[in-house]
Parts: sequence; C-alpha cells; structure tokens
Amino acid sequence: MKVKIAQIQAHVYEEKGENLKELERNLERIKDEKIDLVTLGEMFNCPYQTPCFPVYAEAERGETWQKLSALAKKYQIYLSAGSVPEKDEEGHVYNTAYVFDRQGRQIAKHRKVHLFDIAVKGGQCYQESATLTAGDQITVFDTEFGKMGICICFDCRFPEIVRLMTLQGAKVILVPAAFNMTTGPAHWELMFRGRAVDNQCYMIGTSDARDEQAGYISWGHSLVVSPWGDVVAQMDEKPGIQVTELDLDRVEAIREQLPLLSARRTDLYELKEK
Ligand SMILES: O=C(O)CCC(=O)C(=O)O
Repeated sequence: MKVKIAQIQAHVYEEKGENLKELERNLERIKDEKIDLVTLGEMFNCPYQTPCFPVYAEAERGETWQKLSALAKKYQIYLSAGSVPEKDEEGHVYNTAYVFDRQGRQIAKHRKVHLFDIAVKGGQCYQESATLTAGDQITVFDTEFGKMGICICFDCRFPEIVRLMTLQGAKVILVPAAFNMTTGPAHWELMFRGRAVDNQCYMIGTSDARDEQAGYISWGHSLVVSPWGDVVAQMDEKPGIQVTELDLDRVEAIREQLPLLSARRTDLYELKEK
C-alpha cells in the first residue's frame, strides 16, 4: 500500500494567525498532487521560546484547532498538524500534536512526554519545563493505511517510546520536531535512522524552517527514513514542501526477511506498558 505524504517545512511567524494563512497557501499549492498525509513542524504557530508558549496556547477545539480541522476537511487530507501550545482547564500548558482525518475529525492527540531540558556546554541550552507540563500517554492511531504513531522531537530520542508504538502496530512514526544548530548536525539524521533500523518502520521527521534571527535556530532538514534505514528524502534548511511516497508493504517485507521484532528475547528483558 502506498501513502503520498507532503512535509511542509515552514517559516514560523510571530503573528500566530499568519502561520495558519501560510499553511493554507501551502495546501493550495499542492492541492492537485493527490496527497494523503500532510505533516508540519514542532510549534509551527508559535516562536520556539518558553515565554511564548503560555501566551500562544489555546484550548483543544480552540480557534487554531478549528481552522486545522477545517483545512483537513477542505483538502481531504490526513493532517498531522505539527505541534502547538495547548492550555488545559487548570492552566497547564502542553506541547501538543493533533492529527485530523480527511473529514476533519481529530484522530490523535499527543502531548510531548519528554520535555526538552538540556544544557550543552558551549552549545544549545533550553528548558521547556520552565513553562510546559509533560504529557503521560504513548500515542498510536488508525488510518486507512493502518496504524501510525506520533511523538514530538525530544521524545524520539528515547528508543522505548518508538518501540512501544511499534509493538502497538505502528508502521509509520510521525515526529514534528525542531532540532537546533548544536544537536541537528550531530544527531538528527542518526536518530531517525537508528529508530527506523531498530523498529523497521518509516520515520517521518518534519521540522520548521531555519530562521537565523530567531531566539532558537532550527536545523530544518525534514526527512523520511525507510524501514531499511535509508534516508529516502531530506530537505535543506529553507522553507519548502517535500513530497514522498511511502510503500508500506516494505515494512512487512523487511520484518519478514530480517525478523528483529519476532526474535526479541522477551524471556530476558521486557518493556512494560503502564
Ligand atoms: O533533542 C534535541 O536535540 C532537540 C529537541 C528539541 O528541540 C525539542 O524537543 O523541541
């Protein structure tokens, strides 16, 4: 089975609504390409700076959510709408990824479970936990193409989360992300290839475009890695759209020929789900 995906690596505007307008312009550009699934970057509608998250945050089903749902319906696409800051009733703010189906119905919601708190000497420092609360769910969802999983950026560094999604049946893992100028060159491609090789699944990393003037400078390089570990497609750092066709039959074929998942020694080790 084939799935045609479009990764939109967009510039993040300070004006929240401008990001939705840009999304619509981009969807209009690809509307005749029979795209099945569109993916966006992490915090695609909000500068990636901790003080901005509470200010830009909206409740689920808020204005941004409504527009995203309407766009999925209008263009009859699955829309993995990157991630956005989400506020709950108690005022907690999350880094949340919504996924909509072709009718605009929400079919998945993932709140980032591993907050990005790092301090690399002479390099990138960041503390998401200054304003964000972590989620507590692993997220897989059904599509007409079978099960997919989703996690957000730093989540993907933890092999357990991708393994659990794989064991729950996901053949494609979507990762809205924004690595930076320290960790991007070092780990971006390596991480996606590693997860793909271990789990024999498609890994789809979609970043925001690089903005040298921004407080946090994204690495860009949105990519698709096959279940064999090849980089099927990779962008540079600039805004753009990358269209790729996934062949989901390769997942089963590779798992049969190189039976890693079935050869696990679960008598010696196990991964517990809560
Ligand atoms: O893991 C990294 O190097 C980057 C992670 C990140 O930027 C994020 O989780 O938003």
